[in-house]
Amino acid sequence: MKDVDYRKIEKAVTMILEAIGENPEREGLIDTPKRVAKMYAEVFEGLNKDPKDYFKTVFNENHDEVVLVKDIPFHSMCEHHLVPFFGHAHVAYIPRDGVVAGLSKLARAVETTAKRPQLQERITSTVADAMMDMLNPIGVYVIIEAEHMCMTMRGIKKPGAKTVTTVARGIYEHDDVKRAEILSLIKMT
Ligand SMILES: Nc1nc2c(ncn2[C@@H]2O[C@H](COP(=O)(O)OP(=O)(O)OP(=O)(O)O)[C@@H](O)[C@H]2O)c(=O)[nH]1
Ligand SMILES: [Zn+2]
Repeated sequence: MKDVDYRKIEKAVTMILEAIGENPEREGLIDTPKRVAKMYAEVFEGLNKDPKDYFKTVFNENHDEVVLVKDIPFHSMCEHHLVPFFGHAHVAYIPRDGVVAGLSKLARAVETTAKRPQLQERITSTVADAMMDMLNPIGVYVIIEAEHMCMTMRGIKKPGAKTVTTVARGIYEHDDVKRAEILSLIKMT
């Protein structure tokens, strides 16, 4: 994967500042192109990573019921407007034959996948599919709730509106009871 071209971002940000009628030379803005380049390198660092890699190391533990990591906070950037969307992900799976992943890896997969120009639906399915491919579990259920700044600070302007996306794989695709179990576990404090 290509490294981030800091110089190109700096030039582009200078052009945007000029285009909106600002003076990129004034004191407050002089370092802004550099700062923005650094920020983009950070918020898009997931482009250089594959969430599947986090599931290369697995453990063997005799656990054949749900594992749920809930309330994982994340930030991403909507690919249509390049403004943030942010919220929480809940990632559940049922291991097959005792193949379990480190708990932090579920959160790492969300984090890495979010750090790209994204759609909420794609984060949800990418995390679910990475786990299906690498762990071959009985099922995976991923739920993401997020607020999109492109619906808050511009356009339709509906602050507080939440988007919820779910992706069910394996047993969760057709087992309403198992899905309901996850929903009730998420509600538990
Ligand atoms: N499905 C989906 N849509 C998103 C996501 N993030 C932003 N959007 C939407 O992307 C759409 C882009 O629509 P366009 O009509 O091309 O752009 P626009 O004129 O800026 O749209 P408005 O936001 O309605 O003003 C908007 O409806 C956004 O709400 C996302 O994660 N998933
Ligand atoms: Zn948007």
